[in-house]
Parts: sequence; C-alpha cells; structure tokens
Amino acid sequence: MTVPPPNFDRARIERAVREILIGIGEDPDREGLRDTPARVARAYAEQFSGLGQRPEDALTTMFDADHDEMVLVKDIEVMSMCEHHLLPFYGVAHIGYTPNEKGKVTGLSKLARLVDVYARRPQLQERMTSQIADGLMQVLEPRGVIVVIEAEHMCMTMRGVRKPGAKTITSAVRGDFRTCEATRAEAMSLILRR
Ligand SMILES: Nc1nc2c(ncn2[C@@H]2O[C@H](COP(=O)(O)OP(=O)(O)OP(=O)(O)O)[C@@H](O)[C@H]2O)c(=O)[nH]1
Ligand SMILES: [Zn+2]
Repeated sequence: MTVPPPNFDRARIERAVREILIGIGEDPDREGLRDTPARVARAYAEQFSGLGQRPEDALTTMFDADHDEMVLVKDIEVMSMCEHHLLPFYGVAHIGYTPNEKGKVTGLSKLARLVDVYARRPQLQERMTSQIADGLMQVLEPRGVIVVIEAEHMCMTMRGVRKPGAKTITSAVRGDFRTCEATRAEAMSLILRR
C-alpha cells in the first residue's frame, strides 16, 4: 500500500484539478469528469509518495556477503514526473556499487526501492541520478557507486519540441568509480552490454 507524503492535501488537489478542468473550458460536472479530481488526487498520492521517504526507508536489509567486488543491477524500470511540466519521464536505471572492506551488501530489490524513493517526486533526471548515488553512499557506505539512467521525457514527445525517441542519459559516479578509470570502464561495459 502506498503511503501519501506527509504534507499531502487531498482536498486541495481535488479543488485544483477541478479548477484546471474549468480553465481548459471543460465541464467538471459532466459524467466522465465528475470523479476525475478524486482520481488525480489518488494517483498523485502514489506518484509523489517518495517525498516523505529517505534512502534508509528503502535500504532496510543489509548482509555481510564477504564479497567486496562490484555488484551491478541493470535495467531497473524508472518512472518519474518532470518538475517543469508534471509530465512523465521513464526508462531504466543501472546501479552498481563496490561493497566496503566488511563486504556489506544490500538486498537487490532494495536498489529498485531506492530508485522509487527519488523517482516518486517532481524531478529532474540529473538530480534524481545524483540523489540515488548519494543515498546509496550514505546508507550502505560502499567504496563507490555508479548510477546511469536512460529516460524518455514525455514533455519532449507529446508537446513542445515533439521528438519521440530522444533518450537522455545521465550518470553519477562516487568513490572508486570516480577515482578509478578501470572500475568505471568495467561498469560501463557491463551496463552497455545488451
Ligand atoms: N535538464 C533537464 N531538463 C529537463 C528535464 N525535464 C524536462 N526538462 C527541460 O526543461 C526545460 C524547460 O524549459 P522552459 O523553456 O522553461 O519551458 P518550455 O517553454 O515548456 O520548454 P519546451 O519544452 O522547449 O517547450 C525544457 O527544455 C525541458 O526539455 C530534466 O530532467 N532535466
Ligand atoms: Zn518537462
């Protein structure tokens, strides 16, 4: 079950959506639109649920794996909302890290949960990429992190410049992925391998 963010004001969203419908020249009381403000509020409770969450809420399970070499999870689905147009952007995230000398690792699914902590907010792709990297560094204390996100922005597809298919690729490297070219190159070759 999704927990809405702490300052979530359902009634306010419903009023605002009703105003938008009037603003575009629609009749908010016609049958098809009557429940739309409530539906949008429910959808936003889910889409923006990351606002109340911290990285430690996602990275709840750690193990001593006695493994201090790279762990990489590829092609994690990511869906977020651009903060400029409140339209979706979506694609995949690739997250790699090098466990610290104690071999501390996290559950693989927790990396995907970490993506959602930052994706379920009004976002910029660059900021989301850095936040995921910093959140993982902070909680897991690994020797390094690499995050690469490939996404398509609906605000570039369905309106404005209208360029479907354009992909934005962002990366954030921390620790040994930043300082060691060979480590970064190994991760990138695994990420780019199809
Ligand atoms: N850097 C970055 N830009 C983004 C992201 N999402 C959307 N944008 C861009 O934000 C910019 C906002 O530009 P503005 O000129 O203020 O808004 P606009 O008139 O709607 O721009 P157009 O989309 O070019 O029509 C656009 O160029 C979008 O493509 C993102 O995650 N990162
Ligand atoms: Zn946008």
